[in-house]
Amino acid sequence: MHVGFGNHVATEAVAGALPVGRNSPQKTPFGLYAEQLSGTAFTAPRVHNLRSWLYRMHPAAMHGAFSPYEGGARLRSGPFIDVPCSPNRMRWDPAPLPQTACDFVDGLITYGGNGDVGQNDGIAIHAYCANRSMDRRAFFNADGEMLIVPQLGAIELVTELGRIHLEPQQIAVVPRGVRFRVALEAGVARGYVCENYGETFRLPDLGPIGANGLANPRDFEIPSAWFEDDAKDWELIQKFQGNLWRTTLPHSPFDVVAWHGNLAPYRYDLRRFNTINTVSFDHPDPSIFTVLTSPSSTRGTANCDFVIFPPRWMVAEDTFRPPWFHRNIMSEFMGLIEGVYDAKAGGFQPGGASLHNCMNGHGPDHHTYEAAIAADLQPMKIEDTMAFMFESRNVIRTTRWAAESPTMQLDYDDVWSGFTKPELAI
Ligand SMILES: O=C(O)Cc1cc(O)ccc1O
Ligand SMILES: [Fe+2]
Repeated sequence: MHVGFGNHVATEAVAGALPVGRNSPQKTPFGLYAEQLSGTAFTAPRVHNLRSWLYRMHPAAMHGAFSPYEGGARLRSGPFIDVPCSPNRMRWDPAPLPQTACDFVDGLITYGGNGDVGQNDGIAIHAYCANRSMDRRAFFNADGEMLIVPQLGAIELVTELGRIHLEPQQIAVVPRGVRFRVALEAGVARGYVCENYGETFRLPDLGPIGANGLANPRDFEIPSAWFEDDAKDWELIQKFQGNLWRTTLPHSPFDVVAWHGNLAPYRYDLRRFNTINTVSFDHPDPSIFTVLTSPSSTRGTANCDFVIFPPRWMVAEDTFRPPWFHRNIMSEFMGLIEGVYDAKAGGFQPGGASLHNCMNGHGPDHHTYEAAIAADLQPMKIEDTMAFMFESRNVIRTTRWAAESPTMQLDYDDVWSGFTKPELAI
């Protein structure tokens, strides 16, 4: 395990497997195949350039043609034009756990997204619901990186660059193109995925906060090289321009003996987030809770911000402490990993989701509002909770599944009903 967001790592599972002093010597150690994996254009500015060199037992190029893969029936990609885009606020009960055998790839269900896989812009938001490990099956996503947010059940991400144990309250990002499989560590696994077609996630600038705070770079963990040497048949599935394709390999794709570079999967434990908030008054904008951001071409306006609502002290004086009523040009998809979210007294459940799109009013539900304006404002700690938001500059357009799912709460608007008119003394 190595630490540090975006760090350049050098790691070998067998001593001496990494070439010294060059990337591609004429004769590599042990005759391993040297291969570059580029996550940005060769010519991207150095500060953004992402690439790793892999030393493996078979070149990744050694495979037959891909043919269409029939599974993944509920996986969708941008442009999202399945159904007319509704302005309505939406909320869903937890995504249904599978009734039949289903692994991570087949268990991806798309809520919606924006942008276009073909334009390297936008996001897709999925749930994953699985009850079995990917068995001699690996997956890679040519359309974007995948931010994985487990909600139920620990999993292991076995990737070309090493293995990552991942449990609820932790997140991982698997870069575009990296082959991986998901092994379940419990009988069932559920979580959320933000598939990012746009610029890769990075740490937000801190501005006046200073050099430290929010998600600290040191807390991002990168796996060490790990490989397996087997000669069994493996199915390799890729997502390419919105569709799944499959081929067969006569060996494990996890045969990278050593690698170095700065393009790698990484893990972050949300419990390490250094939460910054008001110690005076007013509820700050939730951007103060940004863990990772994928910038867009408009400065300061994210293709996607990944924001969390972790346990924290509430001390604001003379303040309506929960999230306020608001309308936002950005669109907000929320999920709940654990506990209760402070804007919603009920109905928003762990494993569930909500969507508040561009300019559509939302905020505290009626019960939360009444409780907050009556509260005795002692310092109090919000505990045992972890909600998150994928916030995007473009409208998050739902899929047909999301729009028609029985998990959709058809009475969601009612949480904002019954607010009485103040009597003005005039
Ligand atoms: O809508 C939401 O619940 C997310 C949110 C939280 C917050 O603290 C302020 C604004 C906001 O959009
Ligand atoms: Fe909001």
